[in-house]
Amino acid sequence: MRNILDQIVADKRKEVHLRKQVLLQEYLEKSPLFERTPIRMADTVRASTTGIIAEFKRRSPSKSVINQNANVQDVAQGYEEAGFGGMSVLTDGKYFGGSLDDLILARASCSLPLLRKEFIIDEYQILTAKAYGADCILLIAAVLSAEEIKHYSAFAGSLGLSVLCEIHGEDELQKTLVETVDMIGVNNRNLKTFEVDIATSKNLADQIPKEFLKVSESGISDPRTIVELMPYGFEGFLIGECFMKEHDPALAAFKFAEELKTLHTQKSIRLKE
Ligand SMILES: O=C(O)c1ccccc1NCC(=O)[C@H](O)[C@H](O)COP(=O)(O)O
Repeated sequence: MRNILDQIVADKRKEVHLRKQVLLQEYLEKSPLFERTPIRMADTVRASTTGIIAEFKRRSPSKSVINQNANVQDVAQGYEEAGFGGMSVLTDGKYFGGSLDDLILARASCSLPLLRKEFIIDEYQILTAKAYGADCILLIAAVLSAEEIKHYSAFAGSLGLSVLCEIHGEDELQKTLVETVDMIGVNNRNLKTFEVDIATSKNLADQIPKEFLKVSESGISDPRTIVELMPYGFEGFLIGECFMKEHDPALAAFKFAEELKTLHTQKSIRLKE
């Protein structure tokens, strides 16, 4: 039986084939944003008070509609004001309701580094990421070979883009251990059952070498989970639905960041006592 990733990737191959004919690679390279120097997301995540990479997603295969009315510009500004370390923008239309317009509008609305959240299977999508203002791309180990991860991460690096490589298990981790990958994200969501389990991050943490920034992805809806994951070495936390399901995602992000700050303060007081 095909899982959801197989389905998404099969559709993505057709989409990229069409897009390449409509917008030639040479035009992507003429985008004014192609000249922009990308921000290194690992640096801003480390420097932020929260470690949060907050996502803009309208729908998902696991939750169906999350927020069809959210305005990407308001949300991008809200995420920046909340003190987050980066923003993730879904650009897949069919399954997540996203678009490249969302990416470029987010770019125009905040100075956070932007992750193009896409199912990358072709260099063309990496060039597109750069042309539309992204700072970072996602590579999903479940759908790429070790050779492809090496090749696409080196290609992204040659454009100045950072690379977040996503894994679900130990077998996938081995494919991602190349120096052109900056961050390794453990996805807590099982993409066959859609079940979310934070233990996935905890169980893999020790095996991720120190040179990669560790990111825990999916299913985080409580600031206490961040505090719980930090002793395992996680410095980045990718959070989408928790903010996007609210009528005002920017306000939800602000409240979450305030709660997290309070927890950090309480923890440091306890450590001093
Ligand atoms: O979210 C899904 O249903 C999904 C299904 C298939 C492939 C990817 C999927 N999600 C992408 C993500 O990685 C999440 O959007 C991201 O980690 C944020 O997760 P959450 O905080 O649970 O929205």
